[in-house]
Amino acid sequence: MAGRSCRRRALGGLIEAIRMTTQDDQKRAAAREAAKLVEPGMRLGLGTGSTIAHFLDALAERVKTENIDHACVATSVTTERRAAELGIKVTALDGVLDLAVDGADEVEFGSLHLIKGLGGALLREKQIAESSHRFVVIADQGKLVSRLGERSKLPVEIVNFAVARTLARIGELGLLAEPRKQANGKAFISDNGNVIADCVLPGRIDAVALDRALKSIAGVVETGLFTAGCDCAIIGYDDGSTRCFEGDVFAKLGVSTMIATLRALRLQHLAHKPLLAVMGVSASGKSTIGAMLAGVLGVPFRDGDDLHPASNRRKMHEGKPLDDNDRMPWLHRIALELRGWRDAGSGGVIVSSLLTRCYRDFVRGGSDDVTLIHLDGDRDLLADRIANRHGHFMPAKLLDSQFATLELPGEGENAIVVKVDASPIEIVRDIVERLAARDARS
Ligand SMILES: Nc1ncnc2c1ncn2[C@@H]1O[C@H](COP(=O)(O)OP(=O)(O)O)[C@@H](O)[C@H]1O
Ligand SMILES: O=C(O)[C@H](O)[C@@H](O)[C@H](O)[C@H](O)COP(=O)(O)O
Repeated sequence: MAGRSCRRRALGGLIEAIRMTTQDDQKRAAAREAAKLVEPGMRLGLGTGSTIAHFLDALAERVKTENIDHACVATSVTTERRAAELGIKVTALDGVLDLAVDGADEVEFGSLHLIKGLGGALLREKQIAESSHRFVVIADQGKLVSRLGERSKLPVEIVNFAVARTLARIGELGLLAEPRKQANGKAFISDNGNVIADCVLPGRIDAVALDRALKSIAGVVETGLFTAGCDCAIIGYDDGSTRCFEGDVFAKLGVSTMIATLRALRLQHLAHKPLLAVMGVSASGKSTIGAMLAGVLGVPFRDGDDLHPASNRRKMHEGKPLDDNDRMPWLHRIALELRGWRDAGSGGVIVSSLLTRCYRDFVRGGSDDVTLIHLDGDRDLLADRIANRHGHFMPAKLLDSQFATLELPGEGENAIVVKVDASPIEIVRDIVERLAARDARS
């Protein structure tokens, strides 16, 4: 009898070992895919967990074989130590990062909302995700869920003071919260000296609302709900393949958190959904500010560059400059987009350099209901932003030629001009206030 149960146990262990290996392979495959996104000179954010351990190995291999110049910020003491052992340079978080890569405990299908924090590193992980232009999640297929809370508890970081009271307040939201313990029974304390409450979620949740409700409780430091989405989630599958799940445009442009901050400010409501064309030279912030405006006003967003016909894209890809004849079908598409929004009454934000009056007249298509938002920046400031922008090649000479082409919006152009030396949040606030003031006057 004993022999048989022993064999069964051994067999169970073997099956488990095979399963673990498979899951580990999935993590490794996703990690190796993410390591390909690293480019020389990038400032990187490094997550925490066993999937990230594979990413660190793959990154170290690239750093060693390709001598890649890099600077990394770690989300935990564990990651920092491991990175140092592997010869990866780790520094403190200061300014923006180009790319952050992290694991997750759950990835919600469709929204790419995440639950994170089973390793206790959620606070720094969120800070680093928020500070990065691109946030890429890597995970095995077991992490993909149709609703958050399906498999995992929600970790919430709370201060190590009046813990019972904070847990009771969390309980009032319908969550069953328990302080995390280590294997030896002692309280688990995070790298930041806080307690982690693991919470059972009550069925389907509104992740954004729950995150906000939890953070309204004094004593809650941060939650493991990551609702800003991500640039993409790379998922490793049991057949050895990986698949990439792309995030929405706001996550891809890294503006979701700023939109959430602006929404929390409850800016003035506009009487009408506006039609906005955000214009300016390269790196003046058109994509960033345009997407934030669309997000905060709840109107559709379109990057004019995505509307180029295939023939133009081919030409640009070959490094040939577009002439005015090439540009006409493209401007026509922008005009069509604006007309569609006008007819639907949906409002909308389009971003395009629109440097000349003639181009702007074309896209308005004879209507006077398009408001131009001209992002006005000094050459040196923009040259500096271009130099710091990864993945965009734009020689300073081209910036000078754009300034030479630029015709400032003039008479009858219905333009709002904003200087771009403030933060994106301040700029968007200013624009919305000016739109609201104009609405009130009309
Ligand atoms: N107000 C701002 N302050 C600081 N950085 C900004 C601001 N607006 C944009 N950026 C950054 O400058 C770079 C260029 O912005 P982007 O929106 O891509 O410009 P454009 O679409 O006009 O080329 C990006 O790295 C972006 O994050
Ligand atoms: O420390 C944390 O809080 C964790 O990093 C967590 O957010 C992590 O991303 C997952 O636990 C994934 O872990 P695995 O990669 O080990 O599955």
